[in-house]
Amino acid sequence: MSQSTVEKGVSVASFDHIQAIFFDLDGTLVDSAADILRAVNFALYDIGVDPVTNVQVRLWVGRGAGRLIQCVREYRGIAPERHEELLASFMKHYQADVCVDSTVYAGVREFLTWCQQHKIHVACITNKPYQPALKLLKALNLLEYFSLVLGGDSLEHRKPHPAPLLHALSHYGLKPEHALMIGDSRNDVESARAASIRSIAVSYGYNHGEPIAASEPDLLLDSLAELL
Ligand SMILES: O=C(O)COP(=O)(O)O
Ligand SMILES: [Mg+2]
Repeated sequence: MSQSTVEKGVSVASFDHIQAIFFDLDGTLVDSAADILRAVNFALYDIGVDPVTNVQVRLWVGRGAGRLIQCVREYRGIAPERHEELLASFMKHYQADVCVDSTVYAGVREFLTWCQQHKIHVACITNKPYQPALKLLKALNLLEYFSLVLGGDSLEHRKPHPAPLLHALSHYGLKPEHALMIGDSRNDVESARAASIRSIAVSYGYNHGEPIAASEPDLLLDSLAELL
């Protein structure tokens, strides 16, 4: 870790104790909005409703597929009774083409390699459902870096609840001070805080259109390459 990282608020001493890093997926590792958008719009097309835009989808991603579809429904005035049908249709379309336009953000692969070289456990803790999360990581050749993947439907609770992070801590047999959460949205920062884990936020992600600094992560970065 560089000196500038220390000055921005995370001491080298504390990084020395980091044995596991928990990564968010959408908006942190992968820019996945275009593929999510296509699946949403196919699902809308199937029921004869007008499409939504990339800008809108980027506001709605990050709280799991159910919340995404709820936002789409509310925006397009689709009755709550059609929720399950629309969600299932979105999931079908998304699973079919999870990685056509999705790309890995700059610095991500390099930082994951650095973690591997330094024998740091790496987990992916996303609110995206587990199956498409796994498929996306695989398609982008990222899956090999992760010893644990938790999706939004893997446990009873998802971020911002601390449960997935606490589950990962116990998976590795670690205390909160030995781990770090890296994400793009307030859900990531809040779940880390609730689990007493320090957080790093990236500025380039989605975060519902709000500046992530307002969530007060321990450190804010423009690229994971800054950690190298
Ligand atoms: O809401 C989603 O599907 C994605 O969520 P993530 O940012 O936790 O990966
Ligand atoms: Mg995210």
